[in-house]
Amino acid sequence: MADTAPERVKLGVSEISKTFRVRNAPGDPATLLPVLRDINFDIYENEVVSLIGESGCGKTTLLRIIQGLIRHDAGTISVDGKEVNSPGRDRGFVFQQPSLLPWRTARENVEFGLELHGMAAEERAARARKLLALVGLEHSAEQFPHQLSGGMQQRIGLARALAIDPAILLMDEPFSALDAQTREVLQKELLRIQAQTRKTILFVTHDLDEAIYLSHRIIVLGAKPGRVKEIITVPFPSERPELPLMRGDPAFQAIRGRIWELIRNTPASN
Ligand SMILES: Nc1ncnc2c1ncn2[C@@H]1O[C@H](COP(=O)(O)OP(=O)(O)OP(=O)(O)O)[C@@H](O)[C@H]1O
Repeated sequence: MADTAPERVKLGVSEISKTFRVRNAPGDPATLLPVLRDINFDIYENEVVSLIGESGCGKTTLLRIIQGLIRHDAGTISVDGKEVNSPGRDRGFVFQQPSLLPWRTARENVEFGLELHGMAAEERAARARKLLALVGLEHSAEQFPHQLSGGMQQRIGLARALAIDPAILLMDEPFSALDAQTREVLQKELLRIQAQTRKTILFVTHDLDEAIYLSHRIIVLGAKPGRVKEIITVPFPSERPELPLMRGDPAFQAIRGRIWELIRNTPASN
């Protein structure tokens, strides 16, 4: 991660609002569910930013809007200064479940997006091998998903997202389904991979420690409807020790306390 303040805006989120129409039962009148209101923030080149907030505050909805899968009611999303309204290869996505194609090897899964974009077979195989090496799976390229652990599958999901060389990586709780040990290993790996690739990352998590450990800044969302409560700058250098060591740092505990306080005190405002 960059130690100096990054400057170029990669992702712009401006005045985003979203209301869903919901029905409790078939035939019931639709009611309006305001989910996001006036969301504003910028993410800079080479920055890792976490989005945190209580369950149901609209984190996934916001990520899907940025991805172009859900249409927002108001506001704009821009990548590298250009407004975007539909999915594009400038945004890569890593999900909670990697959803790999079971009949394809690790390498073929990584190649999938490149195939869709018409890259020649030899070139995409070379790119996939390079990315599998980056995520520490160079020796598993020809194995199938069922032969790999959950952590290894998630590494493939990350390599697949990086394959299209997106401007922004959107990660939706990518480590939450993993056991605690694997999760800590992958968090450290993500820091290493981000330092190598210098990717800009927006990372959704429920885990306060994970958010602090991985991020330059943390956006805390309030709920009902989701809105930005505070954006917290994380004051640690890029080279970070292991998370268990950082937990003892008073600065770490102070940020943790502040986020917790913000999440706990979320009165409904609509
Ligand atoms: N397609 C939809 N139609 C109607 N309501 C929806 C839809 N998608 C999400 N919602 C509602 O919007 C709100 C926000 O959901 P969202 O999944 O974005 O929250 P979240 O913060 O990601 O939650 P979690 O942390 O539990 O994953 C919830 O009340 C949810 O029920």
